[in-house]
Amino acid sequence: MFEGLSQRLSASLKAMAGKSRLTEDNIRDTLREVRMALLEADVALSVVKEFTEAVKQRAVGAEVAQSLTPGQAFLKVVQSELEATMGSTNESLNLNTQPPAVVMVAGLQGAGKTTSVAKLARHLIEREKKKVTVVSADVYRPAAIKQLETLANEVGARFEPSEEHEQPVAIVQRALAQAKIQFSDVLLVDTAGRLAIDEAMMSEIKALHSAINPIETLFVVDAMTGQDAANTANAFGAALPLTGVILTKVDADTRGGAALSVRAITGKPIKFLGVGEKTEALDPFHPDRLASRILGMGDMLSLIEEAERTVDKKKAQRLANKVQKGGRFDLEDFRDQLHQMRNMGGIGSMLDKMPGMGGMAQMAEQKLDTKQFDRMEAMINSMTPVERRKPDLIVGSRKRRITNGSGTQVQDLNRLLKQHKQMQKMMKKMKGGGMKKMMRGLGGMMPPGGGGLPPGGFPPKM
Ligand SMILES: Nc1nc2c(ncn2[C@@H]2O[C@H](COP(=O)(O)OP(=O)(O)OP(=O)(O)O)[C@@H](O)[C@H]2O)c(=O)[nH]1
Repeated sequence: MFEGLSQRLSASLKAMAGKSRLTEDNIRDTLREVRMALLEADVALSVVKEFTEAVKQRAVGAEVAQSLTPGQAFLKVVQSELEATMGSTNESLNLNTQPPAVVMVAGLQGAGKTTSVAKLARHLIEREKKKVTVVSADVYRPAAIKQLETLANEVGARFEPSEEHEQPVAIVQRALAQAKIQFSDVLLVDTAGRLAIDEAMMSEIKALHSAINPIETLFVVDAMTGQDAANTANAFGAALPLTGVILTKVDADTRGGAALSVRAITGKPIKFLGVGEKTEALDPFHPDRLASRILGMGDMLSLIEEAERTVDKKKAQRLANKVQKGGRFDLEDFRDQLHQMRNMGGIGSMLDKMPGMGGMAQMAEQKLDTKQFDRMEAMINSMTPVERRKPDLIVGSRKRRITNGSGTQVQDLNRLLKQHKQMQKMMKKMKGGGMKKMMRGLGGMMPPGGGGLPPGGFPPKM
């Protein structure tokens, strides 16, 4: 995420690190670099100008606290201005109304509306324990209705059916009435997209808006469109009272121009980031954390929150205690670790949030065939509980037929067992207090061994 911008900015700020004082001259040189980095990242010119002016004003003559070097002081100013440009605080969904709270999404074709509705539903169901109904008013593309139905089933939301011959306004009114009868807390409304903003689309969406009076009207926009994202949001905002923005495909955006331009140009807060195609890939937008990430300082808070949300603490504690007492790290434990890592979004997503590791994330994703984790889990599943606890009992043929997302195949257990042995050895070596602290602190989300790749790489090639 935003590696291009992050690398350029970090490089320009490094030049400041060795300076003994913040002077107009050295600030001007660094700011020129920062300005170039932002323009290259496709941040809107007006935003770049405002940003660099604000940094300059604050940095020139800034009192440098004794605990900071001038470079650090300057970085602090840049960080806080980046935060301010993106909106300073996290703005969550406002559902503060008589249920069902209606949330409508709008946007251009292919922006990611349907996927975002499913992601939002999952977010509300899993994290906020809400009862959610979803409906599609996209009568022009029947496949979109089907797509929403499939996703609704996947995330456990109630799906309100709609037909292509119906009027969009009639659909949403019926959905609202049904959501009330079913005691849904939230009704999420997916709308039709168009290739470009046109009259017909705007008047339909305005009619929908007044028919159901949503408490949240979210504009869904593709981050890859850079500063254009802010311009389209502005155009929609002129016709509809938008309450916020969902920026999608941020996982594929190396530049960051949209994230940095939307708030400043539209005045609307970005509320969520879409960070992948799957329904769990939705992050609440925290300007402070993103600023820290853009500056290569990681986002440990999100990582810890993610761990707290997804990691089974009891299991992690049990494993920590077991290892501490010199117990064997068996294949059941190994499977739990694989599982937890997957829940955390995989190694790439974890590295991306660690200070200084952002650049490694993509490389790790490319180098590691993440499907190997699935294969390893399927291989462990193919064993009996006794074999999982005492793999030495597996004698004779070690070839197993396994079935996972990629179909059925025969796999040899040897590589996996060898890898497991290496991990066991490492756990034994690390059974001191450090290990226990790490397992507790990180909730056991890392591969045993503190996240360092074990000899031979992790996961092994299967
Ligand atoms: N990588 C990535 N892909 C995404 C994200 N959000 C959506 N997509 C993909 O973008 C494509 C379009 O998403 P949809 O949800 O169908 O878009 P839509 O806005 O509903 O499209 P229309 O109904 O045609 O207007 C799909 O292939 C999604 O998987 C995201 O955050 N990251």
